[in-house]
Amino acid sequence: MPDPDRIRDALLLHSASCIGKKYLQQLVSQLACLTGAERVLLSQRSGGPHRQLQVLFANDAAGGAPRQLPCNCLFDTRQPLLLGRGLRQCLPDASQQAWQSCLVWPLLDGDAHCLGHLALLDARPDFFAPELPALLQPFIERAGAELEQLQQREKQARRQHWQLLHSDILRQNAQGTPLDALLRTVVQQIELALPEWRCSILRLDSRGRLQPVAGPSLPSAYQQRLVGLAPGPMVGSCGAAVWHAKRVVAENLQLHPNWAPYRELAARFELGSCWSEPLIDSKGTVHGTFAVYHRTPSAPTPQAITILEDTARLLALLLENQTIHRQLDSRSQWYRAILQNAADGLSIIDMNGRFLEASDSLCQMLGYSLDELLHMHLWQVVPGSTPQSIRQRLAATGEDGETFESVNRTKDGALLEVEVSARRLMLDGQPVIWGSARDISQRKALQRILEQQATIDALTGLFNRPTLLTRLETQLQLAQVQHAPLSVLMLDLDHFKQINDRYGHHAGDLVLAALGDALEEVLRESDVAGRIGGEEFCLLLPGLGLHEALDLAERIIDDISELRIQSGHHILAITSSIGVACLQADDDSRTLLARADSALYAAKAAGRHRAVALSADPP
Ligand SMILES: Nc1nc2c(ncn2[C@@H]2O[C@H](COP(=O)(O)OP(=O)(O)OP(=O)(O)O)[C@@H](O)[C@H]2O)c(=O)[nH]1
Repeated sequence: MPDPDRIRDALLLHSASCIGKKYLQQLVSQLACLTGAERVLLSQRSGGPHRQLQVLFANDAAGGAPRQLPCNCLFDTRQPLLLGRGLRQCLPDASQQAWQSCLVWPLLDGDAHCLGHLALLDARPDFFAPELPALLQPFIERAGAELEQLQQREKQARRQHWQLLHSDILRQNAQGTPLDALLRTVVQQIELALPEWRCSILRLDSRGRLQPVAGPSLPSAYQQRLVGLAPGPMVGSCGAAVWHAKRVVAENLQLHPNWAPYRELAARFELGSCWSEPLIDSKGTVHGTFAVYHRTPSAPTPQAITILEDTARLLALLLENQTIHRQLDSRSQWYRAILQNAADGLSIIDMNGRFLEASDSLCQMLGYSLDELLHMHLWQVVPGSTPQSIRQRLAATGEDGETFESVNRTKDGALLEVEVSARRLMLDGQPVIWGSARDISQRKALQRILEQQATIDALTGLFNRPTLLTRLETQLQLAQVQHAPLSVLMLDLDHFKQINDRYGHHAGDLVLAALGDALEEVLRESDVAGRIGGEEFCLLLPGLGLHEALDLAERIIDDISELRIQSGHHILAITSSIGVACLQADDDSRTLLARADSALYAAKAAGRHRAVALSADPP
């Protein structure tokens, strides 16, 4: 062996300027060349469960790697080792060569953890100079640092690889790639990176049974046996992982108690171990399992556990996404069904009054297409409103909702009476107004007819008796509060019976209708006219005193006497009598009407076709 000092100088010359892999490679080849050792190995401790020795660089192709042994069985992981002879037993080389000289250094990281070894081996006894370890120590330390860097970079590259895979899968998920295809891709990619892994994904169905969804390298006959598996505390790895919502690791399927009923199955399909990770989503729901099988009994390394956990998290996210999408789909189908089938016009309006959504019925009601409506604002369909008034109205709409009547203008300009229910909601974090409009035009028209029927005398178009009496009470109160005059005329046709008798009841009706028209013409807006008996009428004249009322009564008498009413071939003429009374301080409706009635009686008694005013009750 050359002089150790020369070895150090040559190493400084040839390898010190290299870095990384190159440094380690150079170191191995230079040491072989300079020391003349038959074999130089640079190994690292593999990440595997038994920390096997993995040769990274060797000076010859054979490598001389005792691959199946944990490296700490071979070398000390802390101290350099200089062995002279007798290595045959403890270093069973592939070639079974008797290494008589062996010089081994552990390669340590910054925390003095052993990452691997550098070994010089030679068949000749006492081949290495005793001062060589101390002399090479600086190179060995540098080799440790370089190996640490190398391993860090590899670890980082692996992490990046998984991150890329995950983000690619999530991107595909967002783009709508079918879930089954995505699950298969995940498994394929993992098996590509870790060829000894045989992965499987089981999913819980709606009955709570497990169903295989991906497992490309597992025998299909084995997967068939998993169909419909019910989870349980001792059901293999996957059934138990789902049951406990916890990882279940069976390193040796022939020994693990959960696998007792399935040992024969595991042996038949060459399954040595099974590590199963439950797929638990963000809400804690278990969707299934991600499991990794090995042909031989194996325990997961910390790195394998990280991959298991990360993959399970990704798969749970995919499954949760699908569940959410399904729920959203069914909800949006439900909403669409409501929007399409609702009888009322439904809409969602933003706080500026813009239509965000509208039901088919609202489109039909207003005569616009959905597309047209979604480009419109509420003020375009509410006559008399402005953008500002609509915004104010919407801002005042609360979460409890309100119901009110309104009018909408349709596309062809028609006005619709609507009953609106409105309520403020939050949609995508924004306040919006949910509105429901019911077309009540027909109901309102009917209501108006009924109201009219209840208040109006059908024959004359004047108020009926109850309405007139109610109005009288109101007018009376107003006059008393305002200290304003109020007069009442009581009008009765003269000898009306004769018209009926001579020309028939229909002729009498025509006369009454004509009288109604005549009275409406002569009266002011504020006056109130009603038919309170067969041919008896009452007029309320707010603001008129007794004399003015008498004047008006006489004008009415004249107007009526000038009426000519055609009934068949006959032209009918009539006269009337009127009693006039004016509100006095101690009057109520009853005394006022009674006085007007007395005045009418007096007019009849005096020969009819005249008006008589009574300023005080007759004695
Ligand atoms: N055609 C028609 N006649 C009615 C109606 N209501 C009441 N009458 C008639 O009105 C007439 C009232 O007759 P009377 O009370 O004797 O009064 P009159 O004939 O007008 O005589 P004086 O009032 O005393 O001038 C009766 O013949 C009733 O049948 C109606 O709705 N239509």
